[in-house]
Amino acid sequence: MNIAVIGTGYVGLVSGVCYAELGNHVICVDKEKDKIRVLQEGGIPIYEPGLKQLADHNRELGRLQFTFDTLEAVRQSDVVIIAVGTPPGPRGEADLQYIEAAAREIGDAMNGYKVVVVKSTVPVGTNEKVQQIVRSRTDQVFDIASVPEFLREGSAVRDTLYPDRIVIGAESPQAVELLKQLHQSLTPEIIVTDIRSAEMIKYASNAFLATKISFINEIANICEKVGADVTEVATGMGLDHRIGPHFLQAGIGYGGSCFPKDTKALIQIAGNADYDFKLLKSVVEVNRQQRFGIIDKLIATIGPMQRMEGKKVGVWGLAFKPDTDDVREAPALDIVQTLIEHGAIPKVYDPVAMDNFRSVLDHPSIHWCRSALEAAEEAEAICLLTEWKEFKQTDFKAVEQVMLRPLLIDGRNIFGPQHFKDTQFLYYSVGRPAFGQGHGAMQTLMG
Ligand SMILES: NC(=O)c1ccc[n+]([C@@H]2O[C@H](COP(=O)([O-])OP(=O)(O)OC[C@H]3O[C@@H](n4cnc5c(N)ncnc54)[C@H](O)[C@@H]3O)[C@@H](O)[C@H]2O)c1
Ligand SMILES: O=c1ccn([C@@H]2O[C@H](COP(=O)(O)OP(=O)(O)O[C@H]3O[C@H](CO)[C@@H](O)[C@H](O)[C@H]3O)[C@@H](O)[C@H]2O)c(=O)[nH]1
Repeated sequence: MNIAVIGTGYVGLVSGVCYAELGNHVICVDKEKDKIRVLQEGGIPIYEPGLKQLADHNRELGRLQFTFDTLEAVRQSDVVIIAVGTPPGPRGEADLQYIEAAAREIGDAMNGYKVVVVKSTVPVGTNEKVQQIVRSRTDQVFDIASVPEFLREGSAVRDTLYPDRIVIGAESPQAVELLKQLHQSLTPEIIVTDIRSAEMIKYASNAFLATKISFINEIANICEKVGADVTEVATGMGLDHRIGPHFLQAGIGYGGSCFPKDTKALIQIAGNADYDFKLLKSVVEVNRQQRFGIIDKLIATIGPMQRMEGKKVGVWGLAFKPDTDDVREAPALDIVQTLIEHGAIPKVYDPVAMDNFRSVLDHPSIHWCRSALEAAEEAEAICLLTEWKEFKQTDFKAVEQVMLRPLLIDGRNIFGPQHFKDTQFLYYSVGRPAFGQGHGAMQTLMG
C-alpha cells in the first residue's frame, strides 16, 4: 500500500517507520524543514529506542521517504494518515488548528480515491469536521476513518508492532476493509466502531490510566500517614485480575504530552456536552499536587524553603519518563522551577533530555551536569524524578562521598533498603517508610 503520513513527530515518525516495516511504501511529511532535513540525511530527530535501526533498514529498501511537500506525498498515496499535534488550548480544549490545516492541504491535493485517517487524538466530532473540510476542497471520492494511536514513548516501536488492539472507526466498508488489511498482521484484536466511539475510546483509555495513577498516588499519600508501604499494597491489589498490576506505580505523578492534555480535553468535551466530569477533575488536581510532595519532603529534611537559599540540590532525571527525551509536562519542570524560586541551586542531569529541558526552562541558577555523580557533588539532597536504568545501578558509597549530606528523595520508588545498607544515606520515597539514619525525620513528615 502507498501511505502518506502528515506530521512526522513522535507518533507520525514511529507509525510511518512501522508501516514501512510491514512492507508498505511510506512517505512522511512535516512542515518543520529542519526535522525533514535530518531525516533525509539519515538521522532521527527524537530519542526512541529501536527506531533508528528500523528506519535505516526501510530507507535502504526504498520503502521510506521524507518530504515537506504535502501535495506530492498525498498524490502518491492510497491512505493518508494525519498525525499532527493537538496541543491544549487556553481552557484545556484540544487546539485543532494543525488538524484543520492538514485537512485543507489534503483536500487540495486529492487526485483519486483515498482513505483519510485521523491518528491524532481528537475530540468527538473532529473526524466529521475533517471530512467537511476535505469535501469542501475536492470533488474526488474519499472516505474518512478514525484510527487512534495508543503507543507509549520509550516503547513506541514495540507498542506499534505489537499493539494490544487496533481501533478502526469508519462507516464505509471499503475503508474498513483497506484498514483491516493494513493492520491485520499486527494483531487479531481489531475492533471496528462508529467514528465517534473510536474518538472517545482514545480519551477514555488515557483518562482511565491517569485515574489509576492518581488513585494509587492518593493511596500512597495515606500509606505515608499510617505507616504502610504502597508498593506492597499495589502488589496485593494488582494480583486481583479485575484490577491488574499495571499503572499502579506510585510516585510524583504523570507527565508527558498525553495524559495531562487529554484528561483536560476530556473534561472540556464533557463540559461542552453539559456534563460535569467530577471524577476526572479530581484526577487532574491530585496529579497537579503530587509532584510537590518532593518539595514537602525537602522541607521536612533540609528545613523551610526560606532556608534553601544557595543550597545545592541534585536533580536526577528531567524527562517525563525513562527512554525518551520528551520533557512536555514533565514533573521536573515544576520541581526545578520551585527550587529556583526559593533560591536553591538545582544541579540537573538526564541521560538524554538535557537539551529539550534547557529549551523550555533555562535559568542562570541551574547547573547543567554531565553525570549523576556530578549532580550530587556538594548537594544537600538528591531528588530522583525519572527512573532511568542508569540510576538503578548507582554506587551510593561513591555518591555519599561527594554530597554535603547523603539524602535521596526518590520520586519513582526505584530502590529498596539493601541499596543503602552500607551507607549513611537517608532515603525517602513515595508512600513507603523512610530508610536509613533519618527515621525520626519520617515521623515528623507523617505528622
Ligand atoms: N506522543 C505520544 O506518545 C502520542 C501517543 C498517541 C497519540 N498521540 C497523539 O498524536 C498526535 C501527535 O502527537 P506527537 O507527540 O507525535 O506530536 P509532535 O508535536 O511530536 O509532532 C507533530 C508534528 O506535526 C507537524 N505538523 C503540524 N502541522 C503540520 C502540517 N500541516 N503538515 C505537516 N506536518 C505538520 C509538526 O511540525 C510536528 O513535527 C497528538 O494528537 C497526540 O495527542 C501522541
Ligand atoms: O504506574 C504508572 C505508570 C505511569 N506513570 C507516569 O505516567 C506518565 C505516562 O506514562 P506512559 O503511559 O508510560 O507514557 P506515555 O508515552 O505518556 O503514554 C500514554 O499516553 C499516550 C499518548 O496518548 C498513549 O498512547 C499511551 O497509551 C499512554 O500510556 C509518565 O509520566 C509515567 O511516569 C506513573 O506515574 N505510574
